[in-house]
Amino acid sequence: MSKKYFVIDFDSTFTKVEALDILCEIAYEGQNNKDEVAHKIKSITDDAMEGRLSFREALQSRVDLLNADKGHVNELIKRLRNQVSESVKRNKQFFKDYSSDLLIISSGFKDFIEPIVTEYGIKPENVYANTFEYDDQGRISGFDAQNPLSEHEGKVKLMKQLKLDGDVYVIGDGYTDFEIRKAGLASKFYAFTENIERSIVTENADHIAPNFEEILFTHNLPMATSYPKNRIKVLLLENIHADAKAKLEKEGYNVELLKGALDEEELAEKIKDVHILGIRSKTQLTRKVLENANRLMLVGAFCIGTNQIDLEACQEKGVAVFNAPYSNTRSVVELAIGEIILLMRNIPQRMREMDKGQWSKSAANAQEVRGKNLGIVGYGNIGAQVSIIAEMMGMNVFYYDIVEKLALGNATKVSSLQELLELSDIVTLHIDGRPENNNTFGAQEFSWMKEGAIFVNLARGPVVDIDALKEVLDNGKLRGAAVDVFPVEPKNNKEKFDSALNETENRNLILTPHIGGSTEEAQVNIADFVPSKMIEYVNTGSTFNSVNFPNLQLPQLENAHRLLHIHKNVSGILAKINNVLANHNINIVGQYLKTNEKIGYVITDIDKAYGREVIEELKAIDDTIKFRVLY
Ligand SMILES: NC(=O)c1ccc[n+]([C@@H]2O[C@H](COP(=O)([O-])OP(=O)(O)OC[C@H]3O[C@@H](n4cnc5c(N)ncnc54)[C@H](O)[C@@H]3O)[C@@H](O)[C@H]2O)c1
Ligand SMILES: O=C(O)[C@H](O)COP(=O)(O)O
Repeated sequence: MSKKYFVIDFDSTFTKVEALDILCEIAYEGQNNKDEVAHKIKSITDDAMEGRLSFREALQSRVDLLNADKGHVNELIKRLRNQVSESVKRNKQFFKDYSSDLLIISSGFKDFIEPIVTEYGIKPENVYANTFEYDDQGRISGFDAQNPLSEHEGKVKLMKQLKLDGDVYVIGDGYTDFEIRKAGLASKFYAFTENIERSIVTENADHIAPNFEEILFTHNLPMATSYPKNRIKVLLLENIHADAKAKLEKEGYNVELLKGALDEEELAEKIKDVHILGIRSKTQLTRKVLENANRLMLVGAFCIGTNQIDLEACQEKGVAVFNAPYSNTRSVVELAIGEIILLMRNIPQRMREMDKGQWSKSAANAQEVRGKNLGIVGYGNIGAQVSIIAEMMGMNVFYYDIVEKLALGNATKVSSLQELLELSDIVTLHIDGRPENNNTFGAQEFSWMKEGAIFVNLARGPVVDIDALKEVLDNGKLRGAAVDVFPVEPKNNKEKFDSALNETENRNLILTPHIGGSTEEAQVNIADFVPSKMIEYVNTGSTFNSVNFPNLQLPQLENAHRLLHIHKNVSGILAKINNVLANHNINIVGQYLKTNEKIGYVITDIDKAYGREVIEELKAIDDTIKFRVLY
């Protein structure tokens, strides 16, 4: 096998910055024309990097403008130490172990490059760069003009002189790096985009590398993380707040954000190469879709409800599901309270009349909420908050829940739905969307309600029989209603909304397009919360608060490799895992196991030394669903 050489650029590749820009900042510190000179230097650098200006001209102009001395260069070295690219820092061990295969070839200056790169194990004799010339006072007066790197196409000239015997891979952010490949002196050019992305460079690249792991991964070389994060593909649907995309991109993932939901067929196609899926309430994540989701690790519901997800099929596939159980609850509560007040005053009807120019000033049938009986069905996170606020407004609060829930404030628990409905002036629904809750409210339940009562549903559409609701609104049994959720909802804002409720004669009706949780605050909160759970699961395997996985909160991984084993909940798996490890004399430094009815989740932290065959044996254990290694 021929030897591999990696030729690495320095400015904006090994380090995050262009060193001469920083040198200028240092040399002009405190001077009025600092920004002007910095701007000039930066645009000269860009012109050279993008091939618009010959390198010699660019170098000469920048050195002339710099007006720097040795002291400034020393300060630059100090600052550059903190500006090494993140993925270079992470992979320091690789740079040390493979130092004889690595060359730094830069059109910058050895004076500051060598002290930085040698700290990462690069050999001084493998650093090729220009050198400054100084005058008697230590001021930079020029550069060594004999060095090919000071010339136009200098990197190509140098590479010709070096005559490297092996496969050469060039890694850089600039056009001058690509020139080596263009001249036929390298097998591949990697456009390194961790710090800057220049289209002229990426367009010409054989491979775009957002970090060093991407390069090491393609060469099957050891790297700092178990998988290049840029290869983790995230699909966010349903107009999830842009903060979520930003947060996941900051982590290094490759994120696609779509405005609407996708139907089953579209999603089944799209999901094939997706590792992480983010949805809201509209997307139906069915068993059929999951059949194609062979790379899927986790799903984030950027909302509370998870009834749109086949949680069992996810478990069977080893896909962890997370949601945002609290982030939008306050928004729903505020809307419920607001709607109750509006309906008690017949405001929806009055607004419709005003739109038509009709003035109906009257107190008839308009009431305060104070002193009225509020019946809350489902006393969970939302129901309980409604209870507190309603009580603060002077309402008498009653609630019914299928599980034992502590009454907050002076709220009264009642023991049946019928009892609750018979005594409430206003009924508000806050139950979850589990399948057994479909049609919880039908003709019978409406018949139990008081004459002239008000009904609010901000929970889930299928929970209410819409035709039965229309009937009691039309016949005047109910005085008004607010409905935010529907059994069938449009997939996006372009699709038409169609519901029997549009036909009701009762105009004291508020219909809203499932916006109970749609406030800026809620969406920003969710866009922070769910990506955090996603990142935590990817980085540590932690499933704390997952809605379908055994909940394990795991410590950060330090100096160990973590084996994450998801399996069907059958007996003996832990023993089998430990047998494999014992047979290979692998020391376990920590182990965690949790199961639920269907699956088991074993996390094993081990010493680093182990062979590929260990992984294969662990994967081959019967009833394994998914297995991954984390480091
Ligand atoms: N409209 C919106 O935009 C919007 C926003 C957020 C949440 N929601 C929906 O609101 C509902 C409540 O959310 P949450 O965060 O309070 O959920 P939660 O899980 O905290 O509370 C639900 C409560 O309902 C109870 N419950 C379930 N079935 C019941 C039944 N048949 N009868 C009586 N009680 C029953 C549960 O025991 C639980 O206490 C969910 O359906 C959620 O999807 C809608
Ligand atoms: O489950 C929820 O949180 C609500 O139904 C909100 O859903 P949405 O994110 O689709 O608005």
